[in-house]
Amino acid sequence: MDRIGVSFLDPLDDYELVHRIGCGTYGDVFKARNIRTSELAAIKIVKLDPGDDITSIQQEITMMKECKHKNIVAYFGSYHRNTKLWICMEYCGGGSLQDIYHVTGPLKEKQIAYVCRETLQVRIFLCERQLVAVAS
Ligand SMILES: Nc1ncnc2c1ncn2[C@@H]1O[C@H](COP(=O)(O)OP(=O)(O)OP(=O)(O)O)[C@@H](O)[C@H]1O
Repeated sequence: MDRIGVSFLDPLDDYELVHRIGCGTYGDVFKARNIRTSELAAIKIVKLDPGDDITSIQQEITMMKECKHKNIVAYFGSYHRNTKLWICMEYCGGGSLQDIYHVTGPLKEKQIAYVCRETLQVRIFLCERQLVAVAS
């Protein structure tokens, strides 16, 4: 964990948890607030047991750290404390496309075009990065 810049300090010195937002493959995600700056964050808390294979979670952290793009959730930092890994990132309060669909129904063609363009910008960014990695 040291290798990828994970802190061993207490995350609760930096963040207060607001409430649980959801859960994914690795654990629960909380809305949180940076105590010093008041900036909102989303924090994924992963329970680590001795002997767990942490390769894929390390890859997720490394990937987030490297991907700095306006359309990719920004990485704020990670903490490893008392068998839990806290991954802190930009909070996206607008909900998912599925959430929007449930509220407003199917997107209009112009809205779909917008989402496709923004998503493709990320795709191009990621492809370019891969090409740089291959060449160097
Ligand atoms: N940066 C974020 N801002 C706001 N909500 C988030 C953020 N990241 C995750 N969430 C919420 O937490 C839920 C779980 O996210 P998580 O990334 O753990 O899993 P997932 O992407 O849904 O699935 P998987 O773990 O299989 O990739 C999401 O469905 C979403 O509701």
